[in-house]
Amino acid sequence: MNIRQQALETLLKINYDGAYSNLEIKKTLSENPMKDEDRRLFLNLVYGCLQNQIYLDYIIKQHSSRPVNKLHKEVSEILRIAIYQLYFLDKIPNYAIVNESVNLAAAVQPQAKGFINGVLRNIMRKIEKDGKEFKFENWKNEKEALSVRYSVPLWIVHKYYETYGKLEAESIIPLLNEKPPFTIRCNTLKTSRQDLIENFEKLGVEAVPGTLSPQAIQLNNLGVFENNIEDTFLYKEGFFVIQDQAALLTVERLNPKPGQRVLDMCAAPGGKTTYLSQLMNNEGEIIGRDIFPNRLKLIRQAMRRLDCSNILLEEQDGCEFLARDKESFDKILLDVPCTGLGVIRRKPEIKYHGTKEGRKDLVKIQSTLLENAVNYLKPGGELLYSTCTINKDENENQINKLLLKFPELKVIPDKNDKAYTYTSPLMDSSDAFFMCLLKK
Ligand SMILES: C[S@@+](CC[C@H](N)C(=O)[O-])C[C@H]1O[C@@H](n2cnc3c(N)ncnc32)[C@H](O)[C@@H]1O
Repeated sequence: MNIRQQALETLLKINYDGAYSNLEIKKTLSENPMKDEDRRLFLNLVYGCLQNQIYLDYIIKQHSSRPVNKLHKEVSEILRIAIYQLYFLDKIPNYAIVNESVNLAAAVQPQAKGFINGVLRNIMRKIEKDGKEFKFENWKNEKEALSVRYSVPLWIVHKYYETYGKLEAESIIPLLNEKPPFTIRCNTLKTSRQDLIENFEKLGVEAVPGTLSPQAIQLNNLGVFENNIEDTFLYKEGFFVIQDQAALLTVERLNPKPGQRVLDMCAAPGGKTTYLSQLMNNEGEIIGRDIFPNRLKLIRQAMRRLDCSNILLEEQDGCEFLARDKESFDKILLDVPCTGLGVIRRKPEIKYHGTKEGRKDLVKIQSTLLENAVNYLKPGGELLYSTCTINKDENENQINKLLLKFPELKVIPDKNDKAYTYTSPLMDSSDAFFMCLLKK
């Protein structure tokens, strides 16, 4: 199978079978070893098409007699892959892109060859005439223009405006299609940030301290380690965890101390649980819970690799209250399942998946988890609530409801004196997280 067909198969699984891009891409790459250059093209096509899907469909709509949603799924994906290359890649000549696409159609949807050829030739002519620039000035509504150009559904554009305000939202939205930096957390149970930076430099990888967390490092130019950092001895020895800076901030905000009893209610895959353990220097007790046993296995593996010895794992639905744990924890981390609108850079399909109903259900689960967390907290204890979304219904609106129900709770403001902390790609390229610290 050639690279474009490989990309087509992967996109079909993500867009029509609900597969997660990161897992599906990993699976394809492990089952089909590729040369470096082919792997780069494959990744570029899959991520490029997902990131720009609304824009690509808008272009199809301008040049096709049939609407995109009436096209056969293979046909629309072949068109998206071709148009992505025509608009976003420079090295492949346009005629070669069209020929490759028609050949791909011949292999999977032969009756659509002529249609695909016709649409792509119309688009090529349009590019020759008008260029590839998106003309914002032709749009009356700035939110609609941003939605199409950066392929962010309009309802999500509205959420970014609501949460960050016009100026910041307009700066953040274009960044949602950028590749996030490769960020790691130094595991100080085994090494120091300075030593780790020097070790990476010996491997020829530029390592720069992150500016948001004292344990964060950004790795630039991974070079030969681009796709196999987990094979390095630095990883196998447990010197670091791959983790975004915003995730580190949540744990640092909770600030667990050695000797405390700490609960992590939604712990898998354990990035934050193991950081709790690191900050507690393995002293005290952490209970890490998750509803999915297969995901708990990931924490167990991480604990072994990182030398975290004070974590007890339990399979548990956090929506069910365990009476034996009432008011028994000093600190609780509640990093809930959420819509993930703050990590679109990593999982672009998040923009298109999900329903209103599904989002309402999530809000209910989060509320129940929050109420249980408060009841698990000792008087005087602290609860850190976090999400990787920018939807207020999952964030400050949840906290406001909780404060009405538990008037004994106090919000502890952050270092900027804000009750609610939002990170964003404008802060050292971090993910967009929400966090709020509450004291009982
Ligand atoms: C945002 S992720 C947690 C990420 C984790 N804190 C980390 O940093 O690695 C949310 C987790 O909640 C778990 N989860 C979903 N519903 C749950 C429930 N009712 N009770 C407990 N865990 C749940 C999911 O399996 C998922 O692992």
